[in-house]
Amino acid sequence: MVTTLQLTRPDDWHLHLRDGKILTDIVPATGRRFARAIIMPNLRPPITTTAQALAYRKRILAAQPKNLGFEPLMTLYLTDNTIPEEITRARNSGHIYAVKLYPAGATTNADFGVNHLGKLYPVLEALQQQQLPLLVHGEVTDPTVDIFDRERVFIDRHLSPLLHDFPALRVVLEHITTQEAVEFIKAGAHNIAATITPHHLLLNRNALLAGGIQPHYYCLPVLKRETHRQALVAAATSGNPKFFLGTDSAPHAKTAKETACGCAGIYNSHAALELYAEAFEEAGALEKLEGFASFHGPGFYGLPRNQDTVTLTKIPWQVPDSLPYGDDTLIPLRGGTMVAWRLAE
Ligand SMILES: NC(=O)N[C@@H](CC(=O)O)C(=O)O
Ligand SMILES: [Zn+2]
Ligand SMILES: [Zn+2]
Repeated sequence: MVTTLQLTRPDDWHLHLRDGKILTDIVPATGRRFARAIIMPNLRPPITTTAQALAYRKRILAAQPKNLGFEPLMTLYLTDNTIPEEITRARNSGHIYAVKLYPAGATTNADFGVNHLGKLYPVLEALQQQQLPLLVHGEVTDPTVDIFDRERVFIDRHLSPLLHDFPALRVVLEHITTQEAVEFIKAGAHNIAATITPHHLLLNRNALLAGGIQPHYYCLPVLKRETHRQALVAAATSGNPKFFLGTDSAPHAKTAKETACGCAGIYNSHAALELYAEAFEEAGALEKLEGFASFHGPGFYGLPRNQDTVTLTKIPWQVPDSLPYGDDTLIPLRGGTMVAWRLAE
């Protein structure tokens, strides 16, 4: 039995850090595990300009303990008003690695997102030309579409036509949750990839809905049925470089989750790599973890692999019931229960 795992240091290709004084509560957990992370721009107000992204980057850097060396890779939030010149500015800044598409209203802080993708074709043209990846929250917002079908319908209605019109656009379908998404990515060209979260590898919708409603398991896209989870595990552990690690760690205060209308988002940065190791071990594929966590993402983004390593040991530890979050608290994934793998400090 494998009890120690040494991996090239991984990166997190989908992360929410929020802003303000809570940054010092949130950034260190990621920095201890990951060298770099793609920082999602869905703040209030959203990060829509290069200037805003560069200022946000400085606030993140200032929130990490000395010598951690964590590097935030910034993104811009697409709106109906984004102009192609902003894409050029972003590319030239040297610190912006992608642009994020939120269909308006699809998820947390997506109200400023895109209403008419058709009107953004000049911007998409610029992205394609400059080979700046488009990161996609792939769910339709059509209220007549069942929430469990919103990813599948988005692929058919929006993503397929988009890739038809922009065949060389680099696209990451973020936090995929369905067998259909897995099939779509596998069938696509080399410029199409997907991130997969630890919670979608470990949990199905029973965690959210069976035996009482469990708001800390509520995220978007919502957890799906077991067959979809199995398809995600198969994709993540397949060695296919189109699938890579993106935690979608998305902290919300306990009070914003435990309420009549709870926010979408699961916080997992405190144990992210350890939880992926559990999922890969359960699938009998620990030897595939390093590719998924440390090689495929840099390969897609055209960045070098990290030089140093991290070590996980099979020593169970108990996740705290809650964590500090500014003046509030945060309920971490697995709070109060055990995680099988431990990060060696
Ligand atoms: N995943 C989520 O449920 N929530 C994310 C937004 C997102 O990634 O869709 C958040 O910012 O809280
Ligand atoms: Zn999303
Ligand atoms: Zn996210």
